[in-house]
Amino acid sequence: MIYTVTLNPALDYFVRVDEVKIGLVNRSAADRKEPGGKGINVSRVLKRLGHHSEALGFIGGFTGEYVKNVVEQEDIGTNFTTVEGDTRINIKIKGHEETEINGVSPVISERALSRLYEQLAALSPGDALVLAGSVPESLPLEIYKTMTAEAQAKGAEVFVDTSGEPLRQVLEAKPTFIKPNHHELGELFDTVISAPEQALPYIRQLHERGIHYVLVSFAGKGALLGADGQIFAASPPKGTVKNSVGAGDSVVAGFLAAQKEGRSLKEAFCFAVAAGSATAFSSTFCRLEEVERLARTIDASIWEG
Ligand SMILES: Nc1ncnc2c1ncn2[C@@H]1O[C@H](COP(=O)(O)OP(=O)(O)OP(=O)(O)O)[C@@H](O)[C@H]1O
Ligand SMILES: O=P(O)(O)OC[C@@]1(O)O[C@H](CO)[C@@H](O)[C@@H]1O
Repeated sequence: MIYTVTLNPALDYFVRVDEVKIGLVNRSAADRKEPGGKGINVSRVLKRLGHHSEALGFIGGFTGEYVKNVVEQEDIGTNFTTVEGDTRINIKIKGHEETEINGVSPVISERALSRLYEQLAALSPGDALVLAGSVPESLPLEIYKTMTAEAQAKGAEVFVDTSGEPLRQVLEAKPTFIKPNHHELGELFDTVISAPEQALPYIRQLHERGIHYVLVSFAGKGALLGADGQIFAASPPKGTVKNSVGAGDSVVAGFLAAQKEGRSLKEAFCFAVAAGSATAFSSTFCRLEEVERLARTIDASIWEG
């Protein structure tokens, strides 16, 4: 079974404002609401790719109810823990550029946290656990490290997509897979990485430190994958970007789905990049047929190893 954990879910509120005028009243041309948070997005994309998962994490208030209802209507398993306070609202403004304002998490109580650890204690070999997104302020920054160790002790594989200090800390537990984007990888090594070639020594280092799959995404410049002593590079397909929110989550879901289907490493990597691009090219998330179509156009070459 695949479990996704979203410690900090959101109601994503998308607004189209052709030109944002700071200090004035702006009126949106269109808007829409979606359940959000990285783990929840991974579950939603997995569903579109034909894989069932169960979404765990903390939700609260009317916004939390909305998130849970929509996810359940999509026939995705949920076992959320309810907290006091409202799940945050994250504002995604689509104008000439994309601007995001992510809200503040409700406080997570000791009791709610214990319930999540009880869920991890029930994992078993063959399970995959996805830990994705930011860590609420009321929780310790090393929480992903602790959760990874708990899950591994039960024989589960752990896939992590986070940034900053939680990413730095979780590396000590050697999760199976990480997917920083190039900004996040740069932040980790206190440097700036803007081109794929610059990421090679850092991917090598992480892989040698025991992270089996290190997938670094470069938005429109594609992605690199360090795995099995090799580094693969893939250029993304060309297309018109409609919405990049969730593109990274689609890469994680795509890689996991392809792995579960027993595809080769190279195929899984191309499928993951295709899922990211298919999401970027659509107004919501990717569809399986489009991912398969794009995956056939992507070639992953070996840069090292
Ligand atoms: N302009 C683009 N053209 C083609 N593919 C794209 C483009 N932007 C993103 N993608 C696809 O999405 C993947 C992930 O993008 P990105 O590196 O922006 O991830 P991210 O920063 O984690 O995304 P997000 O946080 O917005 O979900 C890329 O590897 C690529 O496959
Ligand atoms: O604030 P975090 O947890 O880092 O990111 C949350 C978020 O921006 O990530 C998803 C897209 O990847 C959105 O659905 C959500 O709003």
